[in-house]
Amino acid sequence: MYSFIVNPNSRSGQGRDIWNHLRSIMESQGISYQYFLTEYVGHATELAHRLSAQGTPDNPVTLITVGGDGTIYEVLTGICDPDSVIFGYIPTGSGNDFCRSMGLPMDPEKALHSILEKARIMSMDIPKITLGSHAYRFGISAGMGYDAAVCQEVLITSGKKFLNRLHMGKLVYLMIALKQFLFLSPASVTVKADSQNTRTFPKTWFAAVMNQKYEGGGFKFCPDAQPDDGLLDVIVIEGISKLKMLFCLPGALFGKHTKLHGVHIFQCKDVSFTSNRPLPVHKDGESGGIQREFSVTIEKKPLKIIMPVL
Ligand SMILES: Nc1ncnc2c1ncn2[C@@H]1O[C@H](COP(=O)(O)OP(=O)(O)OP(=O)(O)O)[C@@H](O)[C@H]1O
Repeated sequence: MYSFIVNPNSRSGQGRDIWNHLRSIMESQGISYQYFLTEYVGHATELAHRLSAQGTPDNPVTLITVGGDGTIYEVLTGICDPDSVIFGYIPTGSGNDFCRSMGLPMDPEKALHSILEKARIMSMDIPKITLGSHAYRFGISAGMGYDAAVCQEVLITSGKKFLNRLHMGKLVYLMIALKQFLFLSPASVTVKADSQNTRTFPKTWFAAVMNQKYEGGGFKFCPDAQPDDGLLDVIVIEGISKLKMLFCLPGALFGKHTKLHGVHIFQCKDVSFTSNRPLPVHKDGESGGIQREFSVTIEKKPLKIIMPVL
């Protein structure tokens, strides 16, 4: 039996129509499934908690997330024991960095067929971010500074819904990214990796911890990131002028920024960031508030995820 957690609000409400279409396919094939529509922020976490508690390592629950990257983050955070779950994902969001990085089908119908086929299972590291007294899991990335400021403004903008309807959702990101860029000022960020190597970057534009290659709707910030290597990939962009940043970012769409002056990329097993002033923080594109510090580790147990045929 498949258990689906569906965010009908994803892609500005188109998630509901996509889900209804997928349901009709499963009905026609006599597939046994149950589904739960999320009704509010944080609901996917509660549902994942309840459903995953019904699985065991010998008899895991097949838990399928239907939504955007933010719904993945909520579901991962709710899972009780990763050993008791087999995770599947059908994209109905607008960013789709998880699919892009993992090599999953972008088309929801193809993703459903791939899940029903269950051709291959792979293990994925689950990073965990600690913000104050709370911890959350994420699938793609968490960050502080410019990328988080863009995510936070996109979340509250009304234009996203309208442009998503016109299939121009990316334009919102671009417009907000340009606006935030104009008002951006750097901060001093101290990064401590593997609890020992500490370095302060006095003029940081942003810092991100990546489990995947892509974030921000297609920026290949950490081209060497592998979701199953037991390592976090960290990128810090600092000490360059705004003009250089402007050239750096388009290059990052193709992963061609890594050798530029001011771009620091390294791998570690745990990392913490402390800024000299509060900065916006995100986890998988969802707001982590305005914070001076956060840390990330990797959960001991990986997640089993359904993959398409090689
Ligand atoms: N019924 C609902 N009404 C309003 N918000 C919801 C509902 N269900 C879930 N959410 C919220 O939607 C957000 C996640 O959206 P999601 O990332 O899945 O889609 P998206 O924003 O369209 O895609 P992407 O992140 O890929 O751009 C989360 O903040 C989640 O809590």
